[in-house]
Amino acid sequence: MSSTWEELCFYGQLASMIFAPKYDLPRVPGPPGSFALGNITAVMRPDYHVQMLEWANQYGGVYKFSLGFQWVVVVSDPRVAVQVLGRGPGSIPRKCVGYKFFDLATNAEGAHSFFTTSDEAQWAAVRKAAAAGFSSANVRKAFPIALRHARLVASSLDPSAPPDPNNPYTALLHHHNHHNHFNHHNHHHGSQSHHNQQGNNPTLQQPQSQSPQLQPRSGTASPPAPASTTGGSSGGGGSGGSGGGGPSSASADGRLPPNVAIGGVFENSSSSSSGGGGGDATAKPVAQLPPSAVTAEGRPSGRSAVPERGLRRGFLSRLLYLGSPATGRAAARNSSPQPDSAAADTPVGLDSGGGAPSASAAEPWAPGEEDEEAAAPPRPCTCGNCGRDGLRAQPGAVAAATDMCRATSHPIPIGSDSGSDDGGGDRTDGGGDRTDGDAGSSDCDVGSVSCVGGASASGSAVTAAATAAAATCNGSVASDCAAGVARRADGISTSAGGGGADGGGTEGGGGSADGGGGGVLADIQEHLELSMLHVFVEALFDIQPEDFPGRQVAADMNLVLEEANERLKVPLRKVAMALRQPMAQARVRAAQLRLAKVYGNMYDTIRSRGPPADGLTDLWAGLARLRHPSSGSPLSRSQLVPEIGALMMAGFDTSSHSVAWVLFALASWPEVQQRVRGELEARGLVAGADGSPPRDPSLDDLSQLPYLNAVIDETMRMFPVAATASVREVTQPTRVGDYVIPPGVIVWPMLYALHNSVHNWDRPEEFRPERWLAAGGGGGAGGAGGGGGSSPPSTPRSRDATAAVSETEAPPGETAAAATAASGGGGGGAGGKRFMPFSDGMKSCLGQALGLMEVRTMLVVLLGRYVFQLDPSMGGLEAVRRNMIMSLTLKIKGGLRLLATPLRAAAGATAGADGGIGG
Ligand code: HEM
Repeated sequence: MSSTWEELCFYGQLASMIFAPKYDLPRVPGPPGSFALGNITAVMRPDYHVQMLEWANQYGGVYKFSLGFQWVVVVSDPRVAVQVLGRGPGSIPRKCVGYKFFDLATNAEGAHSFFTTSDEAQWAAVRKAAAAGFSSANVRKAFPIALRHARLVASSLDPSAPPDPNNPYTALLHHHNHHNHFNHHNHHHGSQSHHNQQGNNPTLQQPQSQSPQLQPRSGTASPPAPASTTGGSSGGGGSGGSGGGGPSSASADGRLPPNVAIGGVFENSSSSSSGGGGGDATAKPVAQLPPSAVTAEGRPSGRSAVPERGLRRGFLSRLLYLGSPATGRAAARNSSPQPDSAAADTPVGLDSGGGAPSASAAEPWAPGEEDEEAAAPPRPCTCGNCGRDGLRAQPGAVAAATDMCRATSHPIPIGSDSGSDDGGGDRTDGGGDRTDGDAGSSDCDVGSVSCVGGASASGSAVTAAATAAAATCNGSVASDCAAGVARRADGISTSAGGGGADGGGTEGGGGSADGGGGGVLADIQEHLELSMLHVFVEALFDIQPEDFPGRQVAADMNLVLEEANERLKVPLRKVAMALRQPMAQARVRAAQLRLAKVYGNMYDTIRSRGPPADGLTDLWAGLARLRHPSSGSPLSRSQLVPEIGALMMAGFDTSSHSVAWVLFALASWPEVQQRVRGELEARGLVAGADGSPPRDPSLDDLSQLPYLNAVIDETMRMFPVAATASVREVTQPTRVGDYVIPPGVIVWPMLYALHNSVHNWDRPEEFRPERWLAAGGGGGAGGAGGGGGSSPPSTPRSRDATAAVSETEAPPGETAAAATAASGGGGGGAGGKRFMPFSDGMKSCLGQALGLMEVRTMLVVLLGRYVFQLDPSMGGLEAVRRNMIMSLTLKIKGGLRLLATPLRAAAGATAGADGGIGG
């Protein structure tokens, strides 16, 4: 017996020696760190994702770094990432370790939402309840809403449109105009701005600025003409044109001044750049990021161009990133409430009563919590004016809601239960009725004739002027070309020749043409945040934008997320801020409380509607039906409010910044923009030079735009908004690639590194939408530079516009090089899923079909009406790249200032160019 026992012990020990986990953490490669601090200082940069990418390139697809005593294993090897995010062996539950800071943005008490909880039952219940809200049918229902808001955004950018008090985005623009008008004029009439000087600084130049004619001209508002499709190669230079878009003419005719800065950046924004535009016949079809802005030591180079926070501060301050959270645009907006905000944007008073979040929300999903709201029956609004099904005011807000209702016919202002609405009147879609321009059907039939003048305007510029243009073309092609209004026949498909994307002549346009109309300089990021927020609350919660304090919510969300992001890097930051910067700390707290109040009011609205009708699958209905998984009782306020906050956070920040990045890319690489516009034009989705609007896109159109979708994919690859999502924490010994990792280690599948690592992609630093088109395809849709015309992509990646993307595999246009590239320490090839902007596995994005639809709709509407250029004050592509910040999503610090020039003005500019000396 005793020998048997000894034998058992022996074999037991042997087994434990064999099977005991052997941790491989020491073997995992990674950057050296300093004692105690590890690599904390290296990740203090606001763009720490760039640092992580550099390490990925250097150390491979699985590497480690340390945040003091916390080890982090970063994964950018596709095979390993899929494993970690998936369900099978090697998957790691999404624990809330890194996420808990984002609870700051979803409720005031730090309670976990399903997005951040490690309670799988909570996650499963909410995900299931919400999932139906994102069905194809609901995406279809949301489309007209997205379209209406896209049109509102578009009309808000039109300098010739009269201010529309019902357009929330016009209000956004006008607010800033008031502030900047005077400066604008002063500055505009100055001779040379520092932008020109800035443009001479090679470290700040955009790629296209190497050709002076490609410099945006915010002062004269002469953008590149829309896509040339007739193969002009020389471009119309010239300094002619009488500057129809100039401020004096604008003010003379009572129009909005063009080029008016948004966001208090005027001093940097309104210079005139000299030089007319010859076309850039040699523009590279492949746009390339300049070599890394980071030195070999991992330090950003040339960062002086960007306001650097912390460099001159002490070490501790820098470590804790004690720059005020109010330094960012978000905070600027937050700390200076908009005086002319529409009533809908009334900031939520902290003490306005009603709707206050429950304070006992440390663990909101604890079963057995009393559901106080379930006991309070909703009372109908007494205004007698609603007439809208299911809208009822809460008891405490009936009077206010009634007032509101009388004024606006929408009873419950979400942002304020004080009822301080000043009456916005009925909502209009701002777009006005209009007939769909059937421009595409009346295309001129002479477009196959090349325009020898080189400065031909594209079809997109003049398509809607079909009749006139056709008559002109039919009469005299040559003279039309000289006048800059020659048009092509049929957009993409019939142009002859090879696939140059950069229509040579289209960058021309040296001067503004009479009547050009000019453009508007806008912080487009701000417009997009607000519009996506509106789409979100209207489509998913049936809450009208005028009842919702969108601007305040967007500003508060930005502020809080930025702070959350800093605390994620340094958990001690809250303490440090309280000591060093109590006011900043107070601002964050105030923003949190305001957000909590808004979410609380949304909850009240949902509850006040009573039980949702059978068969209703809207998101709000799903949430209203939600029951606690164990008790089966309806969720209490404190349980549901954080879930609403989490959905809000996930739903608008991502899609708005995805659009912003695409517009940034298109402004940075104009030849790509032209080609997109050519594709749109072929479907009749581009405005005419006479200002006639394009037809509205249908949902089906969205999936029939292969080049635009390739551009979106390429942007999401290069600038994935959820750059650092999907952090996990290992709770048991887990194999990650070739290594067994001990519990307590954070495993971080880093989407930004996955999408940009040299181990995964062929020349990842190049912005190359063609990589998403099937091999052999990718002919220029809009341009005909040099080689002539183009053909449509041979294999359009048409996608169901209501379905989530399925193409998370390697794109077809990628070469085999990337697939065979070494993947570094993680082992395994780099094939498989190298593209997952919506993450992967069971916790991947729930709203991706909705998000993509919103992104595409906004882009189609905007690009069909405007040419976008990067404002020189942005400092060019490289400066923007350095100015990327991670604050849950990847965004541009300080906003994205773009010059939006209506296509009619762009066409006019081309005509002016032709009439000028260089034409
Ligand atoms: C283009 C826009 C979007 C992108 C790039 C995007 C990306 C992502 C990513 C990467 C994740 C995973 C996050 C993680 O694991 O930490 C995620 C999760 C999520 N997204 Fe999106 N998203 C977008 C739009 C939306 C929209 C419009 C909604 C609507 C509410 C939404 C709702 C969600 C939700 C609810 C989750 C959490 C899913 C879960 O935990 O089960 N997203 N998104």
